Amino acid sequence: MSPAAVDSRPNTANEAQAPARHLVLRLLGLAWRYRKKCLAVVFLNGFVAILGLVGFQLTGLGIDVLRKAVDPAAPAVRWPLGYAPPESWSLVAELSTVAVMMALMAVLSLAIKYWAAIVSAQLSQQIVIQLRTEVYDKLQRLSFRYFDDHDSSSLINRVAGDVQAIRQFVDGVVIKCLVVVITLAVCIVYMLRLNVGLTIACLATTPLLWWGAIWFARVSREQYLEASKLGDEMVRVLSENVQGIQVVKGFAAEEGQIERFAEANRRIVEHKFGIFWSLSLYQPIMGILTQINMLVLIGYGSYLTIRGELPLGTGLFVFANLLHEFANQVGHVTNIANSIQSSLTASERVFEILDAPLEVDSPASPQQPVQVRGEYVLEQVSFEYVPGKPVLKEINLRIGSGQMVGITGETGAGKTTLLALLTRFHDPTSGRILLDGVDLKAWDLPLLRRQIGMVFQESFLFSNTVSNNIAFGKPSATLDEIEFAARQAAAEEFISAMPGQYQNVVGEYGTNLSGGQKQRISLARALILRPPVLILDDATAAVDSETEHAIQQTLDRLRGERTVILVSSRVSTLRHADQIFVLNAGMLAETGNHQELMQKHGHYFQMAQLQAWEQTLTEPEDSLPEDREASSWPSAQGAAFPQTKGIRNV
Ligand SMILES: Nc1ncnc2c1ncn2[C@@H]1O[C@H](COP(=O)(O)OP(=O)(O)OP(=O)(O)O)[C@@H](O)[C@H]1O
Repeated sequence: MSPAAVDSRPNTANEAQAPARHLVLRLLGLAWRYRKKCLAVVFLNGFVAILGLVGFQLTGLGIDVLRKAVDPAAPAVRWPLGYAPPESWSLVAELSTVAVMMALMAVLSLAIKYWAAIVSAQLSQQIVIQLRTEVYDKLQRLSFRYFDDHDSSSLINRVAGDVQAIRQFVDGVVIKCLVVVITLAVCIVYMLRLNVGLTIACLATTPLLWWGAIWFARVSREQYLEASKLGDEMVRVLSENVQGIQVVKGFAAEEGQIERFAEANRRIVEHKFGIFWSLSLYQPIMGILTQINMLVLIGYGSYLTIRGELPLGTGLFVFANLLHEFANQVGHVTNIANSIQSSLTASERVFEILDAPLEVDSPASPQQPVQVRGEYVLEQVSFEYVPGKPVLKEINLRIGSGQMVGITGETGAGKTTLLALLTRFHDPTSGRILLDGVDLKAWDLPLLRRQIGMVFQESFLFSNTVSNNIAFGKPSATLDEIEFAARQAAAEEFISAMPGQYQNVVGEYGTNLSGGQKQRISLARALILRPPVLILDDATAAVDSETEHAIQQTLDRLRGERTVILVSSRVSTLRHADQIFVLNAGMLAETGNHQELMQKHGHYFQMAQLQAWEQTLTEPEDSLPEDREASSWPSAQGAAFPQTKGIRNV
């Protein structure tokens, strides 16, 4: 299989293109939010354009003054607004006056350009920051299912890159369009004032210029959409490789991965070249059309000047400059068309996030239990990730307030999924879950989550100090509280041995810590919240038995005070639980405490047997677990619960 084939993942987000008109209207709505600054930028740029035209006029005036001095038979100089200097003025005085006016215009134009650039930069930053915050805010509230369906690289690209492209719609399309329209209007009015016939003759090719811009816009839209997808793909390959560097190196797969990245890069370059090709074809064609206008001017304009119908400086020269400016502005249309396409593509991807329904959200009028005790009741709970493929089937169970319960079962039985429902990361497909008598769907979502301390299967830490990681859910925590939580999580010893202790900075994703150390910091992060419910998804899988024992003692102390729900495959952890729920293929197969389940001789019994047998192979006789009496050589089905765990977060 080629690397490209391996990488190709459908991106459902971009499958259906939103109608362009709808997107344009939404983008205009966005621009409207910043109307004051937009208008300021348009006004300032328009003013600069007008000053430019006045500059042409003054240069033309200088030419006419000079021409009259050289050739007294030449037509009279047309001073602006009829303000001719006194007859007594010398040629030098007249030319100096014109030069001073030109210099003043240039300085004024420079100052306004500077002002326009500042306002424009402020506007761009404001749009990007606000839009990025909105998208990020929405991403924080979207459900896990949304993240399951979308590449993380694509989402990162949208927040980082596409938001910039949308900003371009405001400053590169709306503002630029208005500036172009104003400048073109001023040019046309000026040209018409100079000579109507010459104006019509010179602008005859303009409809072709517009048609070209529309053609380019159509062709390039598809290309930009594809370019964004390829960009996502490249970022995905890169981020997977950075995150999975251990696997890559461990399997000596560097060569293959370099090739994979090069392939993703090559596809982008090839595609961008296609866009560049359209653009390169379009721009020279437009250039030729504007050159035709100049040819008309030189032919017909010179004829009019020779006949004395058009002054040389304030007529032909100004006209040539106006025409040049006109062509310049029409040239901007290509860039505008280009910006429209890239911002339409980007907006489609960003609006897709902003419009995504919140699958899991707080109700309009949330209910709150009288007292949070941590009692869960599950009634006929079923759940499907993929419609028609149930992962949990009609689960009925009750977890009493202050109980310590264990959830176990073979890998893929649905344990993590069950925890995800208890924390309302997902809603059940059918049935309901009550916490302290209130349906989880009726709880205010942030309030619900604040009742639960979670230790995930995968211990994710932030690149920050140990103390900030522990205090993540309670930034106001004191150092005493942080140290106490660390002690409870059996993490104090190794933290104290670190160079900076609690101020030691954890590497990205906790790379400079062992798996067991990360788990203990994650546990401290949950314990510091002192939540009524503590949920641990295989939180002791990576610690040695001594540390497990210390953590177990902490959990035992919490019994009665807090509800503790722990997923584990270790009998040594589960045996202390008040109740153990055994899942099998998404169904609740067994319920009871350790002794009761051992007597049932079912799934749990087999798991205990297998683990006891494994221990006999690794430990001396006198250190065997208490329920050694239950262990004998495993039965044929004894390997029902392998202890290996998939590393995946909910
Ligand atoms: N996001 C998801 N989308 C689709 N299927 C999923 C998703 N997450 C889990 N599953 C599937 O749901 C089933 C239950 O997974 P779950 O993670 O709950 O099992 P588990 O009992 O916790 O397994 P393990 O002990 O290996 O962690 C598995 O078949 C898994 O492939």
